[in-house]
Amino acid sequence: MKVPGLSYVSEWLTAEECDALVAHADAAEWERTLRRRVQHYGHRYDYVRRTVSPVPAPPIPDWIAPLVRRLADESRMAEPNQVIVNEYQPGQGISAHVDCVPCFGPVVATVSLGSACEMDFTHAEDGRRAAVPLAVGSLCLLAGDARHLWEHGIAPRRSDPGPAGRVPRSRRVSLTFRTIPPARDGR
Ligand SMILES: O=C(O)CCC(=O)C(=O)O
Ligand SMILES: [Fe+2]
Repeated sequence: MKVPGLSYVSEWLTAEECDALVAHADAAEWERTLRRRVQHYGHRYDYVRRTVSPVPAPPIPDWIAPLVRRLADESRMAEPNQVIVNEYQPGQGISAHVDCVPCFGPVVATVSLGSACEMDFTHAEDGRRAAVPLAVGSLCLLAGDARHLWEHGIAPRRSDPGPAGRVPRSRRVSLTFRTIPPARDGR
C-alpha cells in the first residue's frame, strides 16, 4: 500500500553524519517532560494545547543548520524554522497523529538516526493502513494526503518485522523539520 504524498529518500545522510548528529544531540540538553526525551529548536510545540507555544525555544543550533539549508537547497520544503529532536528507546513510540495542519507548512520532513523503525500510517477517514520502514540515514517527507489525511505513529514495541524475521530496535533519534508560516512565526 502506497501513501500518496509520502516521499522516502534512503541514505540521505551517511553513517558518519548520523553518528555525529546523535553525538551533538547528546551533548545538548534533553527535555524530560514527555515519556520520550525531546529537544525543541526555533519554536516550541505545546503538546497539551496542540499548537506552537509562545514560550521561546533556543534557536536552531549550528549542528542542525546545515540540514535546514540542505532541505531548502534541494527544494524539498520551504526553509524549516522549527526542529524537534525525538529519542525513542526500544519499546517507546509515538501515538498516531496528524501534525497540526494550521501550525505548520505543507511539508514535514523527518530523518532517522541510530536505529531503523517502522512508521504506521492510517487514513484518518477510511482506515486504510500502511507500514513504512524508516532506515537509518533516511529522509521521510510528508506532503499532500500523507501530511493532511493520513495519521502517522510508531508502535511502542521492541522489534519490527523485517524480510528475514523480527528486527530488534535499538535507540532511535529522529529530527523533524517544519516550517511555521510567517503569520505564526511573527508571534
Ligand atoms: O520520530 C519520528 O519519526 C516522527 C515524529 C513525529 O511524528 C512528530 O514529532 O510529529
Ligand atoms: Fe508527526
